[in-house]
Amino acid sequence: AGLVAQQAAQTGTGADWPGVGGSADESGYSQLSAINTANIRKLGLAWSLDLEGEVSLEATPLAVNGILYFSGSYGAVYAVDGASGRLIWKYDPEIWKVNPTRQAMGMGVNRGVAYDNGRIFIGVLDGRLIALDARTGAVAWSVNTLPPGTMHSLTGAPRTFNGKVIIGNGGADIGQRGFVTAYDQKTGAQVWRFWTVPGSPEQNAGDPVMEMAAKSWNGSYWKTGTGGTVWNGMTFDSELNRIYLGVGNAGPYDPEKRSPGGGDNLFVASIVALDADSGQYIWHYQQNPRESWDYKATANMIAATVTIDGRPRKVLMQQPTNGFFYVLDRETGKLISAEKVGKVSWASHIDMATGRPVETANVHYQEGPVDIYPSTLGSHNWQAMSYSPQTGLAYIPYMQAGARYAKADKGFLASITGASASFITQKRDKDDLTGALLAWDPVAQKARWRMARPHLWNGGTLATAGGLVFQGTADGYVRAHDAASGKEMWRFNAGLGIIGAPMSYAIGDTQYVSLLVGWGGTTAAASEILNVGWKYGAQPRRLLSFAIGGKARLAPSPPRDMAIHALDDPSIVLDEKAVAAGKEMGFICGACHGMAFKGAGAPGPDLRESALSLSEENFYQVVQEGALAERGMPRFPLGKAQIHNIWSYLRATAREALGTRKPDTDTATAARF
Ligand SMILES: O=C(O)c1cc(C(=O)O)c2c(n1)C(=O)C(=O)c1cc(C(=O)O)[nH]c1-2
Repeated sequence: AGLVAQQAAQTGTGADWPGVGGSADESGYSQLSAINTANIRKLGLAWSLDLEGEVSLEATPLAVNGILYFSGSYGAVYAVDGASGRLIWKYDPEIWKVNPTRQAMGMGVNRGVAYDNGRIFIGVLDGRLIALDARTGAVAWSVNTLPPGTMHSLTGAPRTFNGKVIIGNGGADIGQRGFVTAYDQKTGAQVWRFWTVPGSPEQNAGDPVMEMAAKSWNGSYWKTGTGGTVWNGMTFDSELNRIYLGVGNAGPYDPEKRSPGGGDNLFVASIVALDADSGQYIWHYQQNPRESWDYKATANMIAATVTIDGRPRKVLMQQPTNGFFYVLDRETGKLISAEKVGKVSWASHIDMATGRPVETANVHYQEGPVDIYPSTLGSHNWQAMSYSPQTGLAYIPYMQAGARYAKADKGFLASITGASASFITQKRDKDDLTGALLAWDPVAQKARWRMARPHLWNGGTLATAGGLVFQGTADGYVRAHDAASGKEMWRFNAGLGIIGAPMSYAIGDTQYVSLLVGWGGTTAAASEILNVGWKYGAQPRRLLSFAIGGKARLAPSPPRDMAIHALDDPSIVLDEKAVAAGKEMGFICGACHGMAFKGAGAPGPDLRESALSLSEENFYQVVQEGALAERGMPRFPLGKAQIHNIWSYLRATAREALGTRKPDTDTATAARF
């Protein structure tokens, strides 16, 4: 083994990157220092791999013995030679064929794979958890993780520990009840399951944890919806043998519609600690009692030991969407500190005696619409923060945006969420609708430095022992900063916006930094604030790997383009009744193609620019018959009249973009979930 690999072996992780968050602590920290502040200027592209047919790339690759493993959209898994970039194998779970009715869930995204004992584990949108042979990509086993009849999705990366593999799911926004399940790595047999919110009284009976949680819910919540899905953050604590769950928001959003008259609604928007072997509850900390804003504790949670008041403390750190940075004692779950990292208006502070937030007036929009920061997207979403034990700082991909929240009943979307949440698109201060890379001191609970990012929705971060922080940004660059000062020391034009976090690995003496380039996410519905000008299909999706002295060249990508190249057939006579009816249903398309068909470049194309959609017949074949299902466009079994309405609305929005039709100023349907 080379010097770098030996060094790495001494410090535990290093040459390998065994999980999406690096080591089990989810710190996103690499022990490697061959790439450092002294030689970063010589960092260059070692190799790249174009990923044909991919859209949103959210995963952080794993590295095991020089081989990179990662997921693409729709649960495809790749194994790539870390030295050369050669594709070794690719596995496609073929959701469109196996479970076509579930293809529409979760917008095709996937946040990565897990590794252990020669196997790669992938969670698939339709609820399958699949074990693959790491050498060949052959299926070892496949289990359905969802009970029959639910509407969950599955987009998160599994985690491995103690011979087990654990996975959660998504769907809180449509009221699905959250849970996680641990399976035996060898056989796929279920070891334990933990529900994050109570079910019906019959289901809770005899389960003391669910009986306790049920006391914090009112009404027939098991019928109206609960939420609390674990769709992203899970951390295995190898010191204490625990699993920490980052539990999602409630659904419906309006608390009066799911738990009338009050109740904290455990364990929504909470961190829950479980015994890793039995799945037994140990403690919980709820960040948002009676959650009402799509706030979720789903961001990554970093287990670390830090010195507080001269004493080493075993802590768990998280910066969830609600805008506070939380430091918990991971032995007890007790709050050590919590401070605002940016613009936060829903609470004045967290009361240290009770651990509960002190909320501002009308914050549950009980007395009418109210503007609140952060928005549903949060001040920090799933894009992982990292933590460097060298600097003692956490590196957060921060976002600043607010939303107007109100009770709502009308329209299909509001009938599910019980509320509307529309982004505040007017800048109220210079940082609104922008991002930042924030270096946060978790002990002092304050920012040490802040690098402004012009756009929201940047990638997660990597911190290294070389004194560097790496991040890919919405504007299409991979950037390296001095971890201590924040100074940008290097950047590379990747030709497309980046949302996935970088990682680092070593082969022999060579250290690499690698990441996926694939603008997207479940973000199209927020296209009014997240459109950066990338076009679906125009810029290649890629895996890039960098090393000192790397000399590879990247074929240039078409540049960003904010113009809308809408197409129209002037001979089409629009039926205005159909246009109005289509608008009511347009949210179905909006989740991927953008609300009011204003695309964000991913995960679906801007249909106003689609030549195929000029023809109602072609549109029908795609929507109703699934003509493009294999390429990721799910089949929607709607009637001919409904499809006619949606198509008419699409044609109207194209004409609005061309200026040949009066713009529609009624944005009531512009809600996001
Ligand atoms: O409530 C849920 O279950 C759930 C699931 C997911 C998901 O599975 O990706 C997201 C969200 N919520 C969510 O609120 C959110 O902002 C979000 C962003 C993304 C993404 O991958 O870009 N997923 C999700």
